[in-house]
Amino acid sequence: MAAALQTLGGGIGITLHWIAFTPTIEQQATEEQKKKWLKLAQDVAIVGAYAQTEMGHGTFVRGLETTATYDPSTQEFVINSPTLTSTKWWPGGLGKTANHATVMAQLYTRGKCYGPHNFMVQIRSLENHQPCPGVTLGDIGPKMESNGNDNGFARFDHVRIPRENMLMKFARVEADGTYVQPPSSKLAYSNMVYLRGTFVMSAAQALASATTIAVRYSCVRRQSEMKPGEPEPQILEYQTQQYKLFPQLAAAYAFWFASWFMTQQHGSITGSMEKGDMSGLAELHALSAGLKSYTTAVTARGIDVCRMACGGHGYSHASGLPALFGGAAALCTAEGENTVMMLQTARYLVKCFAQSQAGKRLTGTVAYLSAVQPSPVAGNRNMSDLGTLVAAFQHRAARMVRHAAMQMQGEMQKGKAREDAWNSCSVLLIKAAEAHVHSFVVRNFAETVQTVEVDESVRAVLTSLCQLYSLYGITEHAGDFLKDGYLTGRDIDAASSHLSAMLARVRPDAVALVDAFDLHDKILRSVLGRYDGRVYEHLYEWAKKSPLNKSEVHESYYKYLQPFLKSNRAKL
Ligand SMILES: CCCCCCCCCCC/C=C/C(=O)SCCNC(=O)CCNC(=O)[C@H](O)C(C)(C)COP(=O)(O)OP(=O)(O)OC[C@H]1O[C@@H](n2cnc3c(N)ncnc32)[C@H](O)[C@@H]1OP(=O)(O)O
Ligand SMILES: Cc1cc2nc3c(=O)[nH]c(=O)nc-3n(C[C@H](O)[C@H](O)[C@H](O)COP(=O)(O)OP(=O)(O)OC[C@H]3O[C@@H](n4cnc5c(N)ncnc54)[C@H](O)[C@@H]3O)c2cc1C
Repeated sequence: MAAALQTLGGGIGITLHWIAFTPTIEQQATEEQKKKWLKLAQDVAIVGAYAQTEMGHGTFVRGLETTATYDPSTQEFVINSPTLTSTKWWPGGLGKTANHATVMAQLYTRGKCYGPHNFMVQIRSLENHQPCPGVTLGDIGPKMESNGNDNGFARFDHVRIPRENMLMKFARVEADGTYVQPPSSKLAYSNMVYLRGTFVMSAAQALASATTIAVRYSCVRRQSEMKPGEPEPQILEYQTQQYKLFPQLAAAYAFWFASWFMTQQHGSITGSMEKGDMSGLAELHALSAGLKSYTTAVTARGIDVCRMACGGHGYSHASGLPALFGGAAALCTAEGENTVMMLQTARYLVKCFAQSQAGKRLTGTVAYLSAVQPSPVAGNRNMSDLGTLVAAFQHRAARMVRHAAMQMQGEMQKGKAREDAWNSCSVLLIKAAEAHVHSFVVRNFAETVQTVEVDESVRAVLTSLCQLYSLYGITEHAGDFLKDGYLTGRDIDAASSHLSAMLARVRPDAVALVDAFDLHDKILRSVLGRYDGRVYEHLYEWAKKSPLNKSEVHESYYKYLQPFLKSNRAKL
């Protein structure tokens, strides 16, 4: 799916049909509803959009204004957009491509509102693609990237749909209008949890693409003299270039492994939920929200680092990097804005911390919160040992979660309402949640490399990469590790010198490490990142195809420049 997203350059009109509309049917429809719609969707006999966000509300789903009011006399729901701000806004494919949409709307039955639920709504005729009666549709206009996708708007004027069009796997409305509660009110959000998980893979793939481009190009590009009179070296020989690129390369691997974990965790927890066990839902939500936020943010920054590492050519669309950046920027906002998602993870961590304080033994990805000792014992640590590095990340995260939670408690003890205390500690909370996710990614990376069985040398190079990733994280966030004396200045110095050693160690394997991502030129779509390395010939060919080069003298010359020059010359 991630590859598909990227191949399509951030999506076309049908992307959301595959990544959101069809999975929503899979996850939220009853077996009977699946029989009706799933095959149609899978065979693309209908094309769907996922219509949740409105002009006025994206983040705050409970604030959505579109209504679905049940009319028992006809056994129909009436879908309505009561205000301008209730206009559905942003859904991919909604503008021009889709003829169906799953519409998130406030469910009203027997005069009571039961919150947001999903409804299947036909929006265009299957005969002539005209909007259905009462439906107004359009495209929202050009965006930073993803312009192949018709992100759209939709308004509903009392559009009637059969009762059976409410996706009723979890919550139900009976024919007489009785509302039947789902096992958890958050199950209506399950498709978002799934999509956030897939964004982790998309982030990994985007960062893998950017590093493939930048590392390959850095072997083709030669610049300056390392020593006077010597041939110009490949720019990848410069330590600063390695310091820019290798942490991004390592992060791409780390995120790839994190996405494997996420996929496996999603499968196992949703499997348990199918059997009625909802106990894993909170952790699944916290992990997917935090990982989505962390990996997409690091990826967007990392792609820009890769762009700058390619000098001027990186700024050209020929490099493929601007498009990758635009795609990653979308991932930071879509499917839950990153700050908001990280705060969801923080919310879970604060709860877990309180449980741990009350003597509960924590399990899963938060188990370390109760295992880590608050008072550190300083000492000369072996900063090249992966176990030491993982423990340092866990200590940092546990300390920051404790600090944020205690700070909040302190504010409440001073009389602040919980919500106000939350808001005034939210920067601390975000940082703590980021540290938690970072620590998870490091641990998962370390555990994954230990399972490599193919080849001793592959395990060795991945271990170096994992060390590099961890050491880079420690040196970048040194203050967090030093704050309570868990690491000393000497440890940080040792981490820096091991990091330098790792840059040199990874250098000979750098090209193999990016080739291993196996990203075909057709997927990369980058002149700089070509597998055959023939960058300059193709850069020239690419430029020749610029629309401005279609004619030798551009029409703007006759229209503007010629008369302008003529009048200037006349003045002389
Ligand atoms: C390079 C690659 C190229 C890619 C190109 C780009 C492709 C782009 C594709 C884009 C596709 C995008 C699609 C979309 O964007 S669809 C719309 C997505 N919208 C969102 O994600 C909305 C985000 N908002 C929310 O999810 C919720 O409103 C929010 C979680 C923020 C708050 O929800 P709510 O107000 O109901 O909840 P509370 O804060 O009050 O919390 C109540 C408890 O419920 C828990 N909770 C919340 N959400 C979930 C969930 N999903 N699952 C389980 N539990 C959940 C929450 O933690 C609270 O728990 P506690 O009370 O126990 O603390
Ligand atoms: C490329 C793209 C594709 C999309 N595709 C779809 C789609 O297919 N279907 C669909 O339904 N939607 C889609 N969306 C919409 C997307 O899901 C929302 O834009 C996203 O969830 C963010 O919501 P918002 O726009 O309301 O941001 P806002 O919530 O308005 O965010 C603005 C700022 O407010 C802050 N903020 C908001 N709430 C809080 C809070 N509680 N605490 C702290 N800070 C807060 C945010 O951190 C952010 O800094 C898409 C968006 C994009 C960019």
